[in-house]
Amino acid sequence: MARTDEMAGSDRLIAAGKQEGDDSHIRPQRLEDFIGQRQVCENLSVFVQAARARGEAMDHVLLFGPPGLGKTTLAQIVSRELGVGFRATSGPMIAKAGDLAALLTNLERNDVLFIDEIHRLNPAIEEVLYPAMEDFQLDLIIGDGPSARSVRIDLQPFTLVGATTRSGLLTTPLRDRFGIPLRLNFYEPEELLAIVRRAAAILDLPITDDGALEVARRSRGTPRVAGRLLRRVRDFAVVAKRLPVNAFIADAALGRLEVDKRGLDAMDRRYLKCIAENYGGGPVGVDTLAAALSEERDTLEEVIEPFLLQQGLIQRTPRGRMLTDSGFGHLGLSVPKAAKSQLDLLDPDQEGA
Ligand SMILES: Nc1ncnc2c1ncn2[C@@H]1O[C@H](COP(=O)(O)OP(=O)(O)OP(=O)(O)O)[C@@H](O)[C@H]1O
Ligand SMILES: [Mg+2]
Repeated sequence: MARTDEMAGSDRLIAAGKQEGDDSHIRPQRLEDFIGQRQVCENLSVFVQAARARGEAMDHVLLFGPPGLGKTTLAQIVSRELGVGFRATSGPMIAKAGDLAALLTNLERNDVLFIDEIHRLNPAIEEVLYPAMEDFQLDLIIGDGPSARSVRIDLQPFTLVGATTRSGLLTTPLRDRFGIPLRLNFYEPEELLAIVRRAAAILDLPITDDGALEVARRSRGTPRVAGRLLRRVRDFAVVAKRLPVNAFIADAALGRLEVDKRGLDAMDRRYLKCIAENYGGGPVGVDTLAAALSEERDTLEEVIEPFLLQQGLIQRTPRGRMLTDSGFGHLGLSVPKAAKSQLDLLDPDQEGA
């Protein structure tokens, strides 16, 4: 893959995007192989069993959370556990109501229809989706002008699984039609350790416990990143003829990839530095930051910020983003006086904007 711009949010090594490689063979296939997200998996398991027992379609599921945490994987697992067919599409791919109608009318009884990036569905198409989700019926207008007529088509019952990185962008009527909303969270280091071990076994890569832990700790809480870092570490280890991979070789490889001890990459640090150095620690609005970093606002909000927030390195306030004390600490900077008084003024109840 050509890397023209390592820094670009969509193309950086750690980007939780999906450009690289086919990792279909390391995707867990069953609920029992899916590591972490315990609560989500336990709930899903109950709903799957209940639906199977009734012989009915399972209620619609909305999966939301940052990229690379396993939304697509879980959607596939759900259809496999239900023992039904799986069809996948994504919000931006459905351009016309007719596209959606074609998808829906081709579903077999109780199938899973997966719509990725469902927050990017066109509003006119959402309207068509509502009755389909609620009553398994399609209302279509055929023709136009005086000869236009509306037809109603009965559909097979189906389960819609929607995935989004931005549940806040879904319209309320759409969100309300999902009976099973499930939030995916960043993974704990022990869970990532298990994921790294599993992936190494599938890749036939010898790795020591401390080697696997080093990769896990630096994976930004994200299984997709864990898989990607593991493959890069493998490249270094194989070329250097240093197998099994231990903590030393993993650390050396990850250092060369500019992934720091906490799993932050060059782009994360550029983001933090920009707030620290150009805006005295903030607050600074996200649009200003996006312009200063030449990044899309969406990339900042969907890919970069969630992990930094979860790590407590930044805070979102009504007046913009601010670096926290640990944010300054991570950059090896001391907290400037002005920033300190800003942080002290912060009313935690006001956060969120
Ligand atoms: N719980 C898990 N255990 C093991 N591997 C996992 C787990 N979750 C995800 N993975 C792996 O991480 C990778 C990314 O998962 P997936 O494509 O499902 O993420 P996603 O949430 O759909 O991301 P996006 O929002 O970018 O579409 C896959 O290769 C998958 O094998
Ligand atoms: Mg996905």
